[in-house]
Amino acid sequence: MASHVALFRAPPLSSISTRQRFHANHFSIKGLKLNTTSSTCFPCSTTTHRGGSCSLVIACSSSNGREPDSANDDGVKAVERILEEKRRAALSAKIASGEFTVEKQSGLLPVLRSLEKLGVPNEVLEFLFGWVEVNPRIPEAKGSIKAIRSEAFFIPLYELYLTYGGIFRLNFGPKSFLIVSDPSIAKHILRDNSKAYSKGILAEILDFVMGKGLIPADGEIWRVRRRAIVPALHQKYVAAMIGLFGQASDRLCKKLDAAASDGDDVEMESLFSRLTLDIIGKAVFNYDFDSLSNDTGIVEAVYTVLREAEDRSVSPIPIWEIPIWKDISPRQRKVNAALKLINDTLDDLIAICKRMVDEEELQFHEEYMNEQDPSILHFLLASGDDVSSKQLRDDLMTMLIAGHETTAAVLTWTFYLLSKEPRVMSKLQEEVDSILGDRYPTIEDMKKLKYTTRVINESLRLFPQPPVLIRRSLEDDVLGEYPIKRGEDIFISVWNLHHSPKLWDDADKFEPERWALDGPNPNETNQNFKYLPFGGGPRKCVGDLFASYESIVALAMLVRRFNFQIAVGAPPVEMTTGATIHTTQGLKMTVTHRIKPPIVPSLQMSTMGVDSSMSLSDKDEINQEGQVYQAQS
Ligand code: HEM
Repeated sequence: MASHVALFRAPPLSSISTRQRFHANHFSIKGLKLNTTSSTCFPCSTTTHRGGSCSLVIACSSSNGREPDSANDDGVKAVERILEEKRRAALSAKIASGEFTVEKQSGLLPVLRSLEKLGVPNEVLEFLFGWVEVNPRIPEAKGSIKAIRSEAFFIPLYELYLTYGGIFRLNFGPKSFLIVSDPSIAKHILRDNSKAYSKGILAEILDFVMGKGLIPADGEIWRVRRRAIVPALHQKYVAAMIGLFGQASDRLCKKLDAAASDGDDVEMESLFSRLTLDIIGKAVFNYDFDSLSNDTGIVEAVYTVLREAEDRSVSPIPIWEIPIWKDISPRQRKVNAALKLINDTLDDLIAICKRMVDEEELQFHEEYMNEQDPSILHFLLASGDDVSSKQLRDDLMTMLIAGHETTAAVLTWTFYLLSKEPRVMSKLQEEVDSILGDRYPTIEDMKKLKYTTRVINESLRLFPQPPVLIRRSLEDDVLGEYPIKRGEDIFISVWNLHHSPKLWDDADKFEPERWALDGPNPNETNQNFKYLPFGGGPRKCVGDLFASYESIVALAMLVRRFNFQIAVGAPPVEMTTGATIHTTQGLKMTVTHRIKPPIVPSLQMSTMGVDSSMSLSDKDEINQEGQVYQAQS
């Protein structure tokens, strides 16, 4: 049976307030022993303007989820910032000096090393002296399972990382995990020795929904499916998708148009979730969920299953595995009914697509694409992919989930960050106005929207989706200087890598300018695994380009038409997480129309094999060159 621990739940941004931290030299996070002056904050940042320049001040709200009180004025913030910087510097120095991370080594070590050199096998040495004696020990932190249940997970991991370093062991009663926050060890696990690692706990948790789909699959099944699916996301397909992204984003603009005109606030997180569901449904299996206007049936079923997957990933006891529970629990019955509805729908779509392919005069080639139905499913069937219906369903379901919540989370946190940094928003709008004007984005624009791309790059650094990658060792290995055994559960904390003060200047600051505009697009290779927005190695995301373009198109199309601000009286924006980082209470924003930007010369619109029902906003007109002239509000 799977070992289930709360994998991902993160505390609200506020759960450990800056002020609390400065007042507590030794505190414990609900059972986790933390013997440190702990004051690291997270990007629940506020912007202040001093002397005409903008600076980002990291400020967490208080632990009850309310905004900091009035005493939290600029002066206090400045003092807190200085204290924070001092503490970080002192702690970094201690960590760098090895005070926290160096473990006592066995006095027998020199003897054992000599025996090793003489060729005495490791198993014999282990037998004689015991594993622990032979090798340097990984630093350890201890905690209680309650801490993981009630606390969010990746934030305490960050605190522990500052104390224990790039690799440490976290023990919860009998359960033990290795937490990796070191780029070279991450590279070793994800790329250099990836064959020695499986998806472990993740595969067990996701089995009910993804089966042997690409994300949880391991070994031969994964190899075969990856080889079949990757070619489906070829360049021509992604270029066609730009049109789909534009049209779906336009539907969202329509909603925002109405809200802006009526003066209604909008909850952006759920709107982004619907936008990306509509896009991924069309892109993967040519199904229009139309979730921006429709909330029942299949849409509700998808959300029921998604929530269940997330809840299972944070539940300490797998009660759903108790046989009788499955049948009597109303919740489990609802989940099963939802799964059945989605599976039946997918089966129907597969059958429809098979008929289309049969009727087609098919000439399959490398960049094959059916103009009416450019979906991944159509490609897979047309390629003659020899696959069972169950496997095909698992793959479609995997891509539906992988490509939906991730991009929605990226957009949500990007708009949150932008709302805190008007300087970045202005620069972004300036670029979008000058490159796009009022027309739909094309594939050519993706290269030109450089600052827009950097905004997404930086948002993915501050809010990586997912914040933790999960692996299990399939054989003994050596991580850094530490030998590890087969069967170790490992969390690679992308959050820690992306927030590490050792790896980044002003790590918590939202600064798209840290990525040179004319430099290469940052990725795990050119950043040497300190930046892992889409993972790395053979299991890297297959949808990275798709998702990047999707985010760029949606961002550009929204900011060129509207201004966004956190709504007055909105609940504080705090983090919680399932597979991705969610807000606890949504991202409530006030949307206002922008003054019409200048019209620039148009480019040809890319061809779109997409549903004509995806119309432009009612008030818009489209000319023959693909320009959309927005009605003045
Ligand atoms: C901004 C949006 C996205 C982010 C941040 C993201 C991130 C990731 C990451 C970090 C991984 C690696 C997981 C690991 O190593 O354990 C991954 C894998 C994967 N992603 Fe994405 N993803 C995004 C969008 C998409 C989209 C749109 C699709 C589908 C069209 C997709 C399909 C997949 C699949 C199938 C895998 C598994 C690949 C394998 O194991 O071979 N993702 N994604």
